[in-house]
Amino acid sequence: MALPSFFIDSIAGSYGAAASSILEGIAQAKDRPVTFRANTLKSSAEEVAEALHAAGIEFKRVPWYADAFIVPASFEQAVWNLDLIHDGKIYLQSLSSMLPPLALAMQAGQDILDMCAAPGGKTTQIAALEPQAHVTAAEMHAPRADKLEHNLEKQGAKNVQVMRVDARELDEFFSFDRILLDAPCTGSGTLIAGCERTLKGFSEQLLQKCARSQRALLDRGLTVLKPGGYLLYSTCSVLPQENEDAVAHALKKHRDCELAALDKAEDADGNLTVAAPFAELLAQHDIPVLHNEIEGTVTVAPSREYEGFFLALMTKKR
Ligand SMILES: C[S@@+](CC[C@H](N)C(=O)[O-])C[C@H]1O[C@@H](n2cnc3c(N)ncnc32)[C@H](O)[C@@H]1O
Repeated sequence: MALPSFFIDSIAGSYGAAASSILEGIAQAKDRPVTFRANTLKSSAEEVAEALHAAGIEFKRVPWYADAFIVPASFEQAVWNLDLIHDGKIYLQSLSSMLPPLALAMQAGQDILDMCAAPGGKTTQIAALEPQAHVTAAEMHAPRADKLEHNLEKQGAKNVQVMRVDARELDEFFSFDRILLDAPCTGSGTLIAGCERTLKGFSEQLLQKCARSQRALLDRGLTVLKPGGYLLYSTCSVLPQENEDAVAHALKKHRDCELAALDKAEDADGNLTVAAPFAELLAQHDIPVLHNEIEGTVTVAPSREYEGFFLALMTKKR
């Protein structure tokens, strides 16, 4: 099954010559390695490394995240056979999808909302990164909320409360210091050339449906953000209609909110920004970032190791 023409046209229009690197990444994705995170609530990166050695599984560490591991695809079954996975000591997660919780700049004691949480990859990562925060995880689809609860239990994430709600209708009475909006999307960043499963349902109609939902979720997210708080918007898509366009639309409506650049460690006065650790991570490591229409937001190009992904950080003025 070929990539649909609306996708090819959209990326050619947005990225120009760099669109070819997206197509190359989609072709290379069939050899993508297995990646996972040591769950520090139940284990440690050292324990995981020892277990991999003992099982004869080859691995690499991820230079920008001490808890993350990369294993060649040929060892996938061996990873599934590990006790570590059944004991909730590791969580299989793409490298790109480990980025949003790292960009959220959380602190102990904060109220954190994960608006679209199931199956819980990022919620459990948030819980592991900041066990002293109060996390609310919203999910509107019941079977997926069940899966989320199961994963939270398995991963030992005790500081998370699940809300079975449509996050577009969250009561305006709520307010949060940090919000992760990992929005439902077309998944264009996860396409794999020749893999029908990833192309199934990928259509212009789906894009329009996702774009509507993303705008409504962003609108409510920025509404329930505390003044001085930060919202991280992410998708596993490289289509600007789901990414930069959604951010621009939200900021046009929410004049009390503004973009916080993910690639700037210092503000105009030379003070460290809240995104400083993430900006340093981006500057120091070889993550395949594409230039996009809004400076300070990040589009990760699909590649052999990375899924295509988008991240934007916004803040509400005090
Ligand atoms: C991209 S997935 C989230 C993946 C998750 N953040 C993770 O890292 O495991 C989007 C999720 O949002 C849920 N969802 C979609 N629309 C929603 C809404 N309006 N309110 C709450 N959840 C929603 C979907 O059911 C799906 O589970």
